[in-house]
Amino acid sequence: MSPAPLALTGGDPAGVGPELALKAWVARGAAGLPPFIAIADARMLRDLARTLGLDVPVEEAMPETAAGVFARALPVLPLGLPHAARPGNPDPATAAGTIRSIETAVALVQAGRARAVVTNPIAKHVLYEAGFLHPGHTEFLAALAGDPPPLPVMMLWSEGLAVVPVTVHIPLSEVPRALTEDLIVETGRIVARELQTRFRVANPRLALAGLNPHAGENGTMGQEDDAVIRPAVERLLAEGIAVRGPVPADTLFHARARATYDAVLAMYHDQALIPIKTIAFDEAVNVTLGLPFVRTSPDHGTAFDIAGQGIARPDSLIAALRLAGRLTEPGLP
Ligand SMILES: NC(=O)C1=CN([C@@H]2O[C@H](COP(=O)(O)OP(=O)(O)OC[C@H]3O[C@@H](n4cnc5c(N)ncnc54)[C@H](O)[C@@H]3O)[C@@H](O)[C@H]2O)C=CC1
Ligand SMILES: NCC(=O)COP(=O)(O)O
Repeated sequence: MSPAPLALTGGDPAGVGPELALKAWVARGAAGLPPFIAIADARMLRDLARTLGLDVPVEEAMPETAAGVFARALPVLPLGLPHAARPGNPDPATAAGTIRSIETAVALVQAGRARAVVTNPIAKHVLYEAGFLHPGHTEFLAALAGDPPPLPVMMLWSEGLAVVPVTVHIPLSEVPRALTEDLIVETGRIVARELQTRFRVANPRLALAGLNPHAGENGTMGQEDDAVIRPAVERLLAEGIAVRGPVPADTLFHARARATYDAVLAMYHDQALIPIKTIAFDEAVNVTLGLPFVRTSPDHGTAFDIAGQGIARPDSLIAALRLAGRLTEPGLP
């Protein structure tokens, strides 16, 4: 029987996702990618390939036939919903198809018909306009994973740096309230466990960034570092997890500092994502930890400003496909 493919979602059809799927297929041999099946609109992909001058045959397939098709054509599992838009012109009417694509990918993995979920970027605000109730993929995937949903943990990973925002898509003003000792401890446990089991880091070393300047400067520049982060560090240490912090965030990401840990737990979205996107924008991968299946994604968004122009770089999607393959190699949980 053919090996199960990776399930690649369509993402927002007005963004760069469809173009990246075509380019990743073109690069499949050179990049050593495992077979993947796009869950999308085959006609839209064919039209886009023609417009961009990409020599990509598109063939409708089922997960069971995808690996066989993959050598000669991009296998596509039809969505059965409208999922085409003018590049750069997002339309909430496509939201149902975008969501269906994600749901289908998860259902395929849960049924053992695909090995992992790889998502193309969605524009959150477009889905919100159509009534989508989850902040992003991360939380939606957790809801699809089980009831009650597991705590999903966002990790942005590259060869040289891995970062985890403990709080994610919330306004900065809400971060201090959302940042609890329990949330930090549970996030640290999941990161340490999955670095060990999935990423094969024998003894993962975590660094926890401080929230305030100078990690609070002994409580004179904010209370959270001493009142919330330090007790969380002590609890994780008591569980045998190699962790230190709160470390002042401004000196945590230079080259020598990066050699001292395997992942940083950052306290809010941009504290985590600015350093990794600065260092590794084209290579970094967004991985969701804490789920009963593997999900990866490019680190970037829909890039509406360049969609349809043929200039989007597929590197991060290729890295996401490669990492999903690696994290689902036989023998891993
Ligand atoms: N995993 C996901 O689904 C993600 C979705 N988003 C969504 O994307 C939308 C747009 O977000 P932005 O902040 O504008 O970030 P963005 O990553 O879409 O774009 C930022 C800049 O990077 C460039 N860029 C992005 N990907 C590129 C690629 N593959 N090749 C060349 N250049 C590229 C864009 O042209 C733009 O100048 C938002 O609605 C956000 O919700 C953002 C991040 C991740
Ligand atoms: N900024 C990262 C991001 O937006 C990814 O979110 P998600 O859709 O993977 O939850």
